[in-house]
Amino acid sequence: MTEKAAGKEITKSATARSRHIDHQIDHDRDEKHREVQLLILGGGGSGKSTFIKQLRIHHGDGYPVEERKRMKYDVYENAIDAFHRVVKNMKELSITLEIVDNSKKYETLCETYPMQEILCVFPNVENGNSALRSPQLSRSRPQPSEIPAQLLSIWEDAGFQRAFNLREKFCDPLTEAEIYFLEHFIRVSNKHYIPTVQDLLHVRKPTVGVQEHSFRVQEFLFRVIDVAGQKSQRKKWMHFFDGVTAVIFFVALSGFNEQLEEDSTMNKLHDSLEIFEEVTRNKFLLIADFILFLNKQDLFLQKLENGLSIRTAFPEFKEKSGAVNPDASIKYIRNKFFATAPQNKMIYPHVSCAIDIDLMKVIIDDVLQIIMEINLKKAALI
Ligand SMILES: Nc1nc2c(ncn2[C@@H]2O[C@H](COP(=O)(O)OP(=O)(O)OP(=O)(O)O)[C@@H](O)[C@H]2O)c(=O)[nH]1
Ligand SMILES: [Mg+2]
Repeated sequence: MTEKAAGKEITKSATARSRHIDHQIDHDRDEKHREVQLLILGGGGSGKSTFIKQLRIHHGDGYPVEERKRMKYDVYENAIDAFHRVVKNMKELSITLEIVDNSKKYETLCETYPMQEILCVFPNVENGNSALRSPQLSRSRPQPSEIPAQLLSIWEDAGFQRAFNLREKFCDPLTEAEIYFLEHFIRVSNKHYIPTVQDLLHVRKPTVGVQEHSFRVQEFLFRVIDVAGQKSQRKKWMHFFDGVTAVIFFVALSGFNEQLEEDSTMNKLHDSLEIFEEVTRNKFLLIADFILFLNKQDLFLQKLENGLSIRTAFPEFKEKSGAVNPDASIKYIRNKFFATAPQNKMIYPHVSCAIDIDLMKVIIDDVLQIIMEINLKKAALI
């Protein structure tokens, strides 16, 4: 090859290499533009993790049966907590179990199987692999296989039922998950029980630390960060502010007459407003748009139907013509949130019930569409 021809060859391959690099850069940029970072914030128990479960139902693996089987321990934990809480409240309401044998059963269960141990033996009920076989345990304890049946007879006891029906009066109230799993205890206590997707949506298991989940929707990759909402955990949130496309902020509408679990002097809605103000004004989230989920609409409507009013949290709120009006009440709360954010902040509100699969499908499709548009808009600015 002549020197000239060799020079031409080198130039050709350099051009090809440069083209390849350009393609790679374009490809990487496109990938980056199709990667969406979502941060889910909000107070403890407002519904953040339940929203992630819905994403998994509609855009993930939908919880295959093996996964649901594993998650039944969370159900048992909620159910057993519920038994303990009802019995504790029964004492304060001076209600006793009507069948003497049931009182004895419950005492023996509590004495011989402290909470954590009941959880350990429950899983073994199905395969008969009894924890009782370990030598250090007393022979007088009921067999693990008997525990669900024993709890079932306590659940069916007229005294327990009377107390359960008076749960509105409990000093230490049952959580929504506890009510749900007691109401479904006949099914839950069956030895062949496998949680349904609806059961999983009802489980209450506070998030510990921060969890990241990924979902592919069309050509977009959503990286979703779920945080723990309790006060003591909130300092960790800011480590995830950088590079966020949008924040999804959860508020439990039904919290208008509830106090924080971790601070009984703080109203849940007031607390949500304070956090919302802080995060919408945080300098690392200045360009992040916000999607506001006014969640637990079902519980909120139930409370209003029972004659409660958001005036508990906002005494200045005036009910038109004196009657409780759900739409006006939700609008008032929504406007409170709008008013605490900076004026130029984009906020997309949604009223939701995170345990409702069909409703959440529609809302999630809508929200993801908004987020993809936000992402493309931001990408165009870079
Ligand atoms: N009835 C009803 N229950 C809901 C709704 N959203 C969530 N829940 C229930 O509320 C409880 C708490 O929900 P989570 O999603 O765990 O709350 P979270 O915001 O992740 O809470 P932390 O992890 O503690 O910050 C669970 O038992 C859910 O089933 C809703 O819209 N309606
Ligand atoms: Mg959570």
